[in-house]
Amino acid sequence: MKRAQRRNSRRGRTKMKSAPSKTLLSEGYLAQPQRLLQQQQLQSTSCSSLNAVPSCFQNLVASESAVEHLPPSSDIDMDIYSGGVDEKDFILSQDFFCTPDYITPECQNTFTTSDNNKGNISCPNPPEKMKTTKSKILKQDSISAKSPDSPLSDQQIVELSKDNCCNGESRTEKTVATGSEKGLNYVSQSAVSLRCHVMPPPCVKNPYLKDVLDMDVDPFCSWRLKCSGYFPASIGADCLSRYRTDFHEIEQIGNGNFSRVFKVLKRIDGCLYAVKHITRQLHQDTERRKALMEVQALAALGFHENIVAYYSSWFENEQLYIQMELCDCSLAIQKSSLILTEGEVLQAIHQIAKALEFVHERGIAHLDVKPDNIYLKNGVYKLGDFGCARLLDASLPIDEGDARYMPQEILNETYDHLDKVDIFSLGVSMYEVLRGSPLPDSGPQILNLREGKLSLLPTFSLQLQNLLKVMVDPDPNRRPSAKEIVENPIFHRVLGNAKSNADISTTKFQPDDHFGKLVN
Ligand SMILES: Nc1ncnc2c1ncn2[C@@H]1O[C@H](COP(=O)(O)OP(=O)(O)OP(=O)(O)O)[C@@H](O)[C@H]1O
Ligand SMILES: [Mg+2]
Repeated sequence: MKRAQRRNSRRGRTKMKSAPSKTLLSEGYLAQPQRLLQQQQLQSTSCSSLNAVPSCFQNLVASESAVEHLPPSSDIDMDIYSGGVDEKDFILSQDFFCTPDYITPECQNTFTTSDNNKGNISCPNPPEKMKTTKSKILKQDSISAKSPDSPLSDQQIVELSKDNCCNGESRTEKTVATGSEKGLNYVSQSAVSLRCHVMPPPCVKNPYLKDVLDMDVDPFCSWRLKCSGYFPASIGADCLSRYRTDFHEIEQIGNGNFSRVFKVLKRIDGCLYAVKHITRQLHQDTERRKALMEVQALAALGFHENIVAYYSSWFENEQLYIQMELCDCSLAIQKSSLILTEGEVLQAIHQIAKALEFVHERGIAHLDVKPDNIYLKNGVYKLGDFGCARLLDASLPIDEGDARYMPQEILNETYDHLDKVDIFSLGVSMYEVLRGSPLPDSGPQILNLREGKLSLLPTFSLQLQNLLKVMVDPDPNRRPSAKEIVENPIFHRVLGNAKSNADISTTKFQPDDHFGKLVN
């Protein structure tokens, strides 16, 4: 019933547009169901399986005492097929009355002979005109929806629907053109366009989920071919902006290379969120797929306290929107005046290491850890911006993040230890936060960092600096894993462990050029 109501309202909008449709409402629209109902009533005396005529159908016909002022049925059909009535309106009328149609496979058998056969009762042959109408409907069904008897495979259905949706014009032209076949292969333009609105795009496999890893996932090549046209390029081009409809924009809170991030109020739940608007035009499916990898990674990961939560995403005017948890600020040195104490930096390392442990356990590497992508919300540190996240096995094309935070092996395109890339980046990030001034884009400081050399920061404990030093070791094998970092006793201090405090007080510092070494 809901489906019928939806269709009716959609149809209602269509009908209001043109004057000729009014005539149709009293003639074409009503004549056909009336005759179908009469036919049903006739058949119901001998054919039990046809007793269940859709009630909406009956109500509509009964409520419109259309019988008296209807022209003879032959005239109506003549009108319809002679072109006196717009073909598109005729097709739409099928939908209006819940008759079997091209988008409603589950209803399509209401009047089919297969239903008759089910009951093993021979029904009277329908009148000639009915047959014509029915064969037209059935042909449309066979073109666009899979009936239980359909010889088409699921694959064929998808292919066919793709063709109809994406190359609707040419296909429609072809099928309509062949005069004698008109009744057989006919699919009107409006039917195709309506179908495009009704049919949701096919589901996409998420490459970050383990259960699809054994499949041949190749999002930049074969997928593009298989799924060409899957993602509507411009939902929202009809002026209905989901962003504007669902959210009230409060202010811009950030921007990236190809993105702007807004603080928004979601109208329906009254909560604040961050919406990232990727401003790069995503004309091609390949580009859309690549942009989608960020949300696929977030969705595959699921919730973790130390990861910026992901809520939803959508395309609008060829651009991607991502609705996320709103954070207070990022740790970007240039952007904030935030000065962290050693205890806070330890908290940040511990919490982001927990996020990385969670991410790595799920076979994913972030590959763009940097202060800009570490957020603070109510005293909790959160890892965000998964735009570069890839599978640990490097089976997805790598897009390395900010070069200042990248270890040498990534620049050499060696991708054997992608989890350790994140550890290096976290080490450099926290070193930058501790020293309180932004790292240069290049130069000797950056080269030293890639060689694992950190200049001493006298005001901070050697334990912390030693931890950072080992995290940026040029040999990825010697860097600790995220799990090892989380379990490091140094964090007992910030977690309130007295024993660890005692350990710290007994440590001694032995200076060298770049970094102190702890000796007992
Ligand atoms: N969830 C959020 N809450 C608060 N601010 C955010 C949030 N997400 C992003 N921002 C702000 O927007 C900025 C840009 O966001 P983000 O890093 O996701 O974009 P980007 O295009 O990937 O940028 P880049 O390529 O420079 O990393 C961030 O630096 C931050 O200031
Ligand atoms: Mg970012």
